[in-house]
Amino acid sequence: MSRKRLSVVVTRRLPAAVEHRMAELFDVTVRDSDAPMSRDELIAAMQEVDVLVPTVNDRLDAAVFEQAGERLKLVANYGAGTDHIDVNAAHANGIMVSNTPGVGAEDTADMTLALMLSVTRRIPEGLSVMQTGDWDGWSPTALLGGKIGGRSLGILGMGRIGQAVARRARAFGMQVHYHNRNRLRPETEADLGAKYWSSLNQMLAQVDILTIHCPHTPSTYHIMNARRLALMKPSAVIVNTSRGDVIDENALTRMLRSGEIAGAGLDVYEGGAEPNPRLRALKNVVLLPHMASATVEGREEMGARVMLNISTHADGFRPPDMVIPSSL
Ligand SMILES: NC(=O)c1ccc[n+]([C@@H]2O[C@H](COP(=O)([O-])OP(=O)(O)OC[C@H]3O[C@@H](n4cnc5c(N)ncnc54)[C@H](O)[C@@H]3O)[C@@H](O)[C@H]2O)c1
Ligand SMILES: O=C(O)[C@H](O)CO
Repeated sequence: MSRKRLSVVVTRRLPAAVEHRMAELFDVTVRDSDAPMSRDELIAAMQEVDVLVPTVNDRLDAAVFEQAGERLKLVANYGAGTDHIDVNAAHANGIMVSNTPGVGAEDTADMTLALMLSVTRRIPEGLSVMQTGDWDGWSPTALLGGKIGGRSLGILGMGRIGQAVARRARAFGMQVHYHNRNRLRPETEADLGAKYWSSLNQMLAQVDILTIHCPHTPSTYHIMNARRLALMKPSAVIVNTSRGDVIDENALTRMLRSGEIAGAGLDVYEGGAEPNPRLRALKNVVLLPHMASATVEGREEMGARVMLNISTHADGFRPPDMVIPSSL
């Protein structure tokens, strides 16, 4: 029996290899733009199709789902994080949501270490000196950073990415601490050489570097608020490659300016938007444009997972990466 050919709308351009394969499998329309859809375009796209493939830039809230057409049964997100999608509202309207968990974990962990090293070893300042031609040759006192070997790393959110970061941190000789909603199995903890803290506040006071890998949910919104930031050592560095909303960005900016926090390496910003302009002006921060999982291989693999989720749905089964609504 031949499988029903589903109609699929992709909200913006994907890597060519992914678009090509999608066109072989589905009746696909890829919006011919690399800018996110407007709200009206999004609602219009959701009227006529079986499957929508959005990205982190598309805000799919309850009002949008209420206007979706009868045919729409799957939102197959191109990405791991789903905080831009009201999964409960999708479910209430009979629409499943899937994502691409784990695909970008190793790449995101690599970039997390890159941010850690960039801040502690002052790589952007070194780059800048070379670009401006201001280098006067090797000096015993120039551009001295801090070691990461021997330092303690706190991981907030010890899932796929947190664990990939822990493995790398151990190889760099760091002591790994973590706080997670659930404690890991003892054998996993032993493999990672990671010390569990049931109290996030207590862990924060101990660590030299904090890296955040929990998702953005109602319970993690501003989990690093001013009060928690103040528990950290003034010499501490914060790295965030999860979602910007887990940190109170204004409080962080203020404390980076006052020296209450020594430095930050950020890939993501509050509301998924541009960083606070005062953050850009600081020397002790390294800011990246949400590129922690941006590898050619990773993006193609994300596409393959999206297609697997859609194909499994087309065959009448639940997509393997279905996101379970918290309302269930
Ligand atoms: N910057 C990027 O390009 C990029 C790439 C991939 C993922 N991400 C982000 O990283 C996030 C994490 O990805 P992952 O694959 O590791 O997810 P995951 O689900 O494997 O791990 C998340 C962990 O956070 C824990 N957690 C949830 N709520 C918590 C809380 N309140 N307190 C403590 N721990 C809590 C969970 O128990 C889980 O262990 C994604 O949700 C996404 O937003 C960003
Ligand atoms: O969550 C992810 O996979 C990336 O941040 C892109 O959405």
